[in-house]
Amino acid sequence: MQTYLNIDNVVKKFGQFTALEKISFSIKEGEFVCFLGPSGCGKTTLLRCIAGLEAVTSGLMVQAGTDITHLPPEKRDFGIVFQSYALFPNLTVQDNIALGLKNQGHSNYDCINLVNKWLAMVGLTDFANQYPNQLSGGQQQRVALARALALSPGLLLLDEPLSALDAKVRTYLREEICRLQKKLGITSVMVTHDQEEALAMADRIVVMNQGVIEQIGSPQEIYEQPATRFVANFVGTMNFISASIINKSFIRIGESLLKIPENTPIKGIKSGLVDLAIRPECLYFCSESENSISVKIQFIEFQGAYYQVECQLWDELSAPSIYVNVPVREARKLNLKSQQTRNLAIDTTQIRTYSPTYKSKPTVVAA
Ligand SMILES: Nc1ncnc2c1ncn2[C@@H]1O[C@H](COP(=O)(O)OP(=O)(O)OP(=O)(O)O)[C@@H](O)[C@H]1O
Repeated sequence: MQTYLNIDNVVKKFGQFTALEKISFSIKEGEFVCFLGPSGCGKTTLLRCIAGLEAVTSGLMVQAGTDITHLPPEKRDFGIVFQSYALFPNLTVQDNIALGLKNQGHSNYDCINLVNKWLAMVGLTDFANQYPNQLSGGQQQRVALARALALSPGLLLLDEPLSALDAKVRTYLREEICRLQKKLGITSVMVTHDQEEALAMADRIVVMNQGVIEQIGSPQEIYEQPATRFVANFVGTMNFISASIINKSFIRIGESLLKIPENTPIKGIKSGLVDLAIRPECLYFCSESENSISVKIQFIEFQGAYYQVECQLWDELSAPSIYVNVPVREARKLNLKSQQTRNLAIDTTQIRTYSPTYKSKPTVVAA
């Protein structure tokens, strides 16, 4: 696949404040890329720079071989969908979609055909004559999507398009957007602060923090091989457990000595104190004899498909909590109870290590 959009050393300053610091990456034709990060990390600013709604301070942006860095928005080739739908309230659904087509110079006949085609694409044929305030939020966003796509842009920009919708509609619409995006093969960029959304929708995720890129990768790479401690903490739930590496074969957690197999991803650290990062689904309650650590169960929370069990190291009750996800069927067999002392095995092939620079509570994400 060819590169469609190239962002090279883009800097954006607002006065003395640097919102984007030397951002560089490229997007391939037909790719769906999500900008993911906490509030204020610069993801919307980056999207607005691509759209020409913000002027970059320095750097270069090339779209389909054309230098767009200093082009005004109307000279750029993109369609955009905003969180707030931004439909014209005084125009019907079909007129909202037709407006841009008329401005592009399409005949009335073409406009009617294109409007009908796009209404069918987003499943709103029966709503052509309704006004935006007669539609649900999800339906309004589908109109906004149809309006953006009807102009046949080379690039689709989505600025938190699902944030204003309730959970069920959000899940439905994210599948709709992915289906349409793949069907049309349109290169797309979506801004979101919702890591679940990014993991579910993106071909690649650009994780941002304080104006810089922390990691770019597929959802699996981001989740399974977080490049930095920030990514490990921000995406999904992650436990950070203090440990000391004794040698290539053993680590100590509290009073327990754990054998680690060869090729464990404990990279570059030969000995000393580390924080082991391990996902809640990579910890298992087991019998005492196994290679395990002893923990005390603090809370058990039902999450639908699994129980989230909050534990603490038995010999270090002041240490940060360790969260374990136990599938419901497994939990029934284990008969887990609060205040029990139990043994936890760690899938040592799934651990990563970070230097113990600070102690952080894992980010717990509701199911
Ligand atoms: N027009 C502006 N003038 C001054 N500062 C701005 C302006 N627009 C954005 N900023 C600042 O730039 C930083 C990045 O903002 P941006 O809106 O890109 O963040 P974000 O990651 O999209 O967050 P959110 O999800 O909250 O929108 C923030 O600190 C913000 O206050």
